[in-house]
Amino acid sequence: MKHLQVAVGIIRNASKEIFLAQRSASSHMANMWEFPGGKIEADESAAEALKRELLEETGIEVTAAEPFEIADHTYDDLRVTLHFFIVEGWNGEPYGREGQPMRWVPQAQLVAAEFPPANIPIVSRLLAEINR
Ligand SMILES: Nc1nc2c([nH]c(=O)n2[C@H]2C[C@H](O)[C@@H](COP(=O)(O)OP(=O)(O)OP(=O)(O)O)O2)c(=O)[nH]1
Ligand SMILES: [Mg+2]
Repeated sequence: MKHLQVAVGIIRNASKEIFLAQRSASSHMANMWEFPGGKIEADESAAEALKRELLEETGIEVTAAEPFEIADHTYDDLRVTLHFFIVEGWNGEPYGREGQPMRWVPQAQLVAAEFPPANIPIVSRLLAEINR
């Protein structure tokens, strides 16, 4: 089975809002909301891929990112290992640079069902941490 390594950025501002983007209608996990990110290339570390993908997809230059969790998930015919980072430092203002819809959501108001199934434990952890 195909196995992807993916770098994912949980972009969080000083008001504890998180930047979400909507996946395109033609992609895997179509129309679901996601944390921006993408495939780690063979010559890259997860942190390097994160910086490249967030620049490509949201226009920001990441200046501070902390590893948050590594999550493995198998979809019908695709295995993904997602390397999640909390991103709290950047230059610029994130936007949907590839034309994708985006929105800022208070961390406490994230809804797990809006995300691909692999994200459910991550969203649960973000909700638990903000409500503690
Ligand atoms: N970016 C992102 N991908 C996720 C999340 N959750 C999740 O299961 N995935 C899966 C969907 C895809 O099968 C896989 C790879 O992500 P991607 O489609 O963003 O990869 P990419 O940006 O490199 O895509 P592309 O260049 O082929 O358009 O990770 C998430 O929160 N963010
Ligand atoms: Mg992507």
